[in-house]
Amino acid sequence: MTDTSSPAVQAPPTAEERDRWLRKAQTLSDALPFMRQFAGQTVVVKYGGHAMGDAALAEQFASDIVLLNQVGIEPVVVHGGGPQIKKMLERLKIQSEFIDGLRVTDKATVDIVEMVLAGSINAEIVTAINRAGGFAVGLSGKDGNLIKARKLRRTKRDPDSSIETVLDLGFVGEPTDVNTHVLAQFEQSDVIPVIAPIGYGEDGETYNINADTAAGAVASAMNATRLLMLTDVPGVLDKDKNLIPEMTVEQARRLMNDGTISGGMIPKVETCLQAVESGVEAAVIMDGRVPHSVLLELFTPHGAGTLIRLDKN
Ligand SMILES: Nc1ncnc2c1ncn2[C@@H]1O[C@H](COP(=O)(O)OP(=O)(O)O)[C@@H](O)[C@H]1O
Ligand SMILES: CC(=O)N[C@@H](CCC(=O)OP(=O)(O)O)C(=O)O
Repeated sequence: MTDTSSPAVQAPPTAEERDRWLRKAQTLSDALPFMRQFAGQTVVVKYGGHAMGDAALAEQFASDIVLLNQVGIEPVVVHGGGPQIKKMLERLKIQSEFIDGLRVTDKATVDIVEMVLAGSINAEIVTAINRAGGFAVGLSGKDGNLIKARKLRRTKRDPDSSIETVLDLGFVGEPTDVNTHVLAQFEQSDVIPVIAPIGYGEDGETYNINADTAAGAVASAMNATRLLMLTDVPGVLDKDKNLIPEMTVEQARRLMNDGTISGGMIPKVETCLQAVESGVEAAVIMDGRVPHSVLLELFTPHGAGTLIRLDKN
């Protein structure tokens, strides 16, 4: 049947609107070489608890992850949730202390950590990605034997006596094996894995793994092209608090030795170093609170944050 209704009368675009659309089209076109560079490659994105705070940003993050998948990249999300765990432990009046940036985790704490990470936060991220048009699947490191872990052994040396003491962090785990077979099922598909940093032990223990460490282990095992660490600072800052856009493994070691890199940044940088030393092309520490930071990093020539690679060539 012929459509006899009159066509909707549309006002022609103003010069300003046309300019805006042209700029958008140009941005897309400029991104093409980067999309081609990363197509078919695995990009592991560590989504830190501090980077998750804001609802609008969380929506943008989810839609950026869907976009990566849409242009043929294989995104794998590994998330944290430190601030959210803190809140729940406070509500339950369970004390928690940190040693070297790691939460000392007794049995009661590991149950809460698992509930918060593999339960609520994981489901929130999966829902956000699916609402943005993707197909996310939530996994804990226990699913499909994804992350095997053992008790982390930490020692502390007394600077005066040089005596070394073993620190007991309880159920804090270090990954010993990542089952790539499980993640390989999602490659070349539209399914996006979202992983909570919980490990399983040989004897059925549950381990609390620092999310940076878990993301690094996944990136290395998957031979990822990029490991993106989303945090709440612009990247690694120098002594004058200026952002260091790029550094080699050697430079990073120097900055850790001279104290420029300290606190929570140490395990983050160490994870990046381990990742690039085990074959990940580059790792980036960047501000997850900047809108579309993942797209800026991957699809623009200037990137975002601090890029760490083996050497500058
Ligand atoms: N050189 C440095 N550049 C940037 N941040 C640094 C540096 N040295 C120490 N930091 C600290 O590291 C923190 C990031 O680590 P952390 O709080 O553990 O992040 P997340 O919770 O996202 O894993 C920053 O907020 C900052 O206080
Ligand atoms: C052992 C250890 O410290 N585990 C972390 C796991 C969550 C995490 O790392 O979250 P962020 O990335 O948001 O900091 C914790 O219990 O807080």
